Amino acid sequence: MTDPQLRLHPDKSAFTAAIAGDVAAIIAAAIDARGQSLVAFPGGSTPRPVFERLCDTPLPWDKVTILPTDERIVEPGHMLSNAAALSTSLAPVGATIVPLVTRVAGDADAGNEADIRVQSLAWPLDLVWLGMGTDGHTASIFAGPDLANALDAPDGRHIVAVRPGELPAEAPVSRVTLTARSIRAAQSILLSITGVRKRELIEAALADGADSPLPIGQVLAGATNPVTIHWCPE
Ligand SMILES: O=C1O[C@H](COP(=O)(O)O)[C@@H](O)[C@H](O)[C@H]1O
Repeated sequence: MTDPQLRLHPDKSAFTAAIAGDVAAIIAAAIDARGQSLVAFPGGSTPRPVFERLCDTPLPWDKVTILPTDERIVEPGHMLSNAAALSTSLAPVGATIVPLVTRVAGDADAGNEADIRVQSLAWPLDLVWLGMGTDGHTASIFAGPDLANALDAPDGRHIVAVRPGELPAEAPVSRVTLTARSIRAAQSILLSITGVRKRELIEAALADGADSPLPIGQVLAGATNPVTIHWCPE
């Protein structure tokens, strides 16, 4: 991995503004270069203020396609759905949101259906914007029974199903996720995290590199494109 840029912000406001600025600049550059942009945005609670900020950012949103980095296997519109959060925020300004899950299916079927749905997109991603859980998972690449499958999926397989080792209390369901290979293939990788615990985790993961026990460490260790990490206290 090229050395990641670690940007430490004093508060949530500066953090939100910096991420929104980076995301908008990457999208604008992609549209300038090839007339469109394909990006993946994270779920969870951390990115939501940035989504709101992006809505107020003047960009040709009709040329932007956004998929979630990962999805919980729930009905469309469910309160746990990452695509629903994206649709609420960014579909009204004109972005195209590609849901990964459109029905509740068994894990393997959900993974296969999501992968088929994204095959026609203009890969690689211009940007993958990741989050990280306090267990070190990123997207939905969890330390659990499907970790190796998500880390080692073959080239061209963009989405796989993942059963978390321990079901996360905030969203106790199986997931589908971008594979490590598709994340690393993105032109730019951005990670947004908050709080002392997550800062300690990412610093340990970066120090351990490919030997990290944490999924985030193993994913980033194989990255060759620029990685920027944004952090602020809670
Ligand atoms: O479950 C998930 O969690 C992570 C981290 O979420 P946060 O609320 O702690 O920021 C998120 O990046 C991922 O996309 C989501 O599905």
